[in-house]
Amino acid sequence: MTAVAVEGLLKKYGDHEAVRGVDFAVEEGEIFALLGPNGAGKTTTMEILEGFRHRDGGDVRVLGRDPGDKADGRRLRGQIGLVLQDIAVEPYLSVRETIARNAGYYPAPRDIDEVINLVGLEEKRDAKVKDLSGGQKRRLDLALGVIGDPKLLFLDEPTTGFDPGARRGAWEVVRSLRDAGTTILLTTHYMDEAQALADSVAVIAAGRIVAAGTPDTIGGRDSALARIRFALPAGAAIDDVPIQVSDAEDGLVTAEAEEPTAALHRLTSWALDRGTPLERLTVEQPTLEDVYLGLTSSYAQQDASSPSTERGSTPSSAARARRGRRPGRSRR
Ligand SMILES: Nc1ncnc2c1ncn2[C@@H]1O[C@H](COP(=O)(O)OP(=O)(O)OP(=O)(O)O)[C@@H](O)[C@H]1O
Repeated sequence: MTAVAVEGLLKKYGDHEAVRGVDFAVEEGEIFALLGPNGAGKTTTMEILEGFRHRDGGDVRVLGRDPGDKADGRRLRGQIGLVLQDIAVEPYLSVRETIARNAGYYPAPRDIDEVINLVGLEEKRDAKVKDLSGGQKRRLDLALGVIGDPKLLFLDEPTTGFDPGARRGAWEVVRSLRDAGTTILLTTHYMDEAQALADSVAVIAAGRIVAAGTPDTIGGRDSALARIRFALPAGAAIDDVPIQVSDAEDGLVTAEAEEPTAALHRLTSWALDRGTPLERLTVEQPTLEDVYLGLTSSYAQQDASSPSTERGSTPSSAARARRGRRPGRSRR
């Protein structure tokens, strides 16, 4: 089943077309990552799906409902969870009190202590929110996003500011939520995060989807040439190398191979026959980051702020609207 279906989505801020005919689908039970450079239209798209921003065109279905419709939007609010960039929480409440208070907003919340354990805040259960570190506060954000037992969870850059250990911990939490049946739609600027977590990714640039697929296949990544690098053995000339060389600089040779197994076999046999080891030998497929940068490099600087602003709806007023609609939440 499809949890989120977006077709031909359009959004303008004055004359500026921030989202220009975006299509994508998020299947139930998957982790879907929306990737894109600054200003690409990710937040705008997410806010439309969350019901915090109206669209100018296209069709959007979230859990079968239209978030732009008042009645549908109200019903959706109990079924979705949001983890935004910053939350407006009462600093003098404890972690447990904060989560308990938010649990009261939902018809069938999860168990409070189970959620505290899930996000790894057991040690801080009774600590005041004001005394939490940045990473611990983000864990609390996550706890508040899942306390309502949402069917669909929106995660906006979920691990920004986390230390490497905490990021791994957060990934485990996100995976365990997915494994328990929650559909997750996230944005991130970390390609290793998308690679580690996402079942599907879409890359948006200048308001359009420029590629979509799995992290391993997007942008033809799986069929891209493998890059073999090695130091030219002492006494050997480039012309002696038994595979096609594409570059040689400072004694480091680069070759690109369609069939890396066969190419490596020829190369290592040659080196062994000569009795000279291949120093600094590496074989790489392009990473998700390589593919992402290739797809988005021409758009990278198009985020120069739009000259026009949607009447009565600046980013900060949208944040205020969110805060007003869902107690205790705001965005950066
Ligand atoms: N309320 C607004 N009024 C006018 N322009 C806006 C408004 N909100 C966003 N924009 C513009 O729309 C475009 C898309 O912005 P959006 O916030 O959706 O991008 P993003 O992909 O989330 O970027 P980032 O990665 O920097 O968060 C940008 O050019 C931005 O300047």
